[in-house]
Amino acid sequence: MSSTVDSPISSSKIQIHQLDRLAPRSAFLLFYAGHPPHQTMISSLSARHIARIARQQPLRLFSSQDSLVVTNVHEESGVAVLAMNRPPANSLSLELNEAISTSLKQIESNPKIQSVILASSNPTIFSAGLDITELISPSDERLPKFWNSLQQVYIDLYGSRLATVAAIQGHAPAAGCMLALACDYRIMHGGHGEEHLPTIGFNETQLGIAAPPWMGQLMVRTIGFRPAERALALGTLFPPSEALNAGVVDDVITEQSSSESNEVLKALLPEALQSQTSNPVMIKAYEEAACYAKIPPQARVASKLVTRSESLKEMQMTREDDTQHFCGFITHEVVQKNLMKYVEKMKQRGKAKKS
Ligand SMILES: CCCCC/C=C\C/C=C\CC/C=C/CC(=O)SCCNC(=O)CCNC(=O)[C@H](O)C(C)(C)COP(=O)(O)OP(=O)(O)OC[C@H]1O[C@@H](n2cnc3c(N)ncnc32)[C@H](O)[C@@H]1OP(=O)(O)O
Repeated sequence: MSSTVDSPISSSKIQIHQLDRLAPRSAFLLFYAGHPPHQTMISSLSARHIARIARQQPLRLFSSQDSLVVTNVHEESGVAVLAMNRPPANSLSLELNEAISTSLKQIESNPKIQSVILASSNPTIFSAGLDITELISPSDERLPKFWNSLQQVYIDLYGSRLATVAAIQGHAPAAGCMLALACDYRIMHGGHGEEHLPTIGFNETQLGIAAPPWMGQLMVRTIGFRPAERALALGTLFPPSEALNAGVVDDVITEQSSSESNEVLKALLPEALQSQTSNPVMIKAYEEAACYAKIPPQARVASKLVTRSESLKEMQMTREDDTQHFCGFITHEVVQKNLMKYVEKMKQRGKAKKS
């Protein structure tokens, strides 16, 4: 069971001592604002070391091109970026889940930051959902740990004290869609012509599995009972305009635009995302995030509590059962066969694309 903070929405700032418990051996590169104008870089620190240093001086920025996530903060606007960076598809492994949770906590620990943009360093895939290879012939030890790490990402994102904006540049199926739905605002790219439309939704039933109750309920809360019931049963993946009509996303953007936000984005985006500074989705995501950052935080967080605290409590109460159901379901012989067939198809498609 993860020992990270259960429902961070209730605390306006994570306590530094909690960093000790986040990732016992995190290999984040820590950039430290202690010696301006140059930042000191300390690599491969344990979380305990990070916490010790952080007690002495405020944590400013941490990032690594090799990390599973890349992050950056722009204190002037109160906006941060957390981008998934696990090629080829940002599929969610145990380690990526843990990296998302840890980085989110670290961003939350900076009191100058009020909003975070959840993004992807892959311009055509936001996240392909769970790493399906985690589900095939899993070990008894890793599978519950893996599921716990996904539950924790949901809790951390859905209950974050930060305003969370999803910059959905590309595909977001299944748990990729969950990440977006757990944010406060979603902006999706309209795609590059009819041939290359990204899609978003819970497609689990098409894989012969069902979205777990807390994931399914997230869709119900987002688009309403009847549309969600149908989308969940059919495993609907919505292209951008349909996602907008159904309310799965809040905005769809296609047009290239130049804006005064470009300059801020150059400062805000980590190196791996510098090619996205004039990307219309990123520009809009920054503008939306900056808008949220101007709202008095206590009032904003209190209003989030109104809509989210009940489902977060429910999640806490049912978490163990959910893990047991998941492990029992996934290790079932028939489900294993279906998953293997699905992965085989995925690989064949990949090969066909490459040849
Ligand atoms: C009452 C009791 C109830 C109890 C219920 C309890 C629990 C419920 C049980 C289970 C719930 C399980 C929940 C699951 C949620 C999930 O997230 S399942 C994962 C679903 N994801 C998918 O189906 C996506 C599959 N991928 C795609 O469709 C496409 O890859 C894409 C994302 C649309 C991108 O397409 P594109 O053409 O651009 O790229 P490629 O297809 O060529 O992919 C590139 C590369 O990436 C590999 N890959 C893609 N997706 C995944 C993945 N999900 N996992 C692992 N690897 C992935 C792909 O194989 C390619 O690899 P390469 O060929 O080696 O380059």
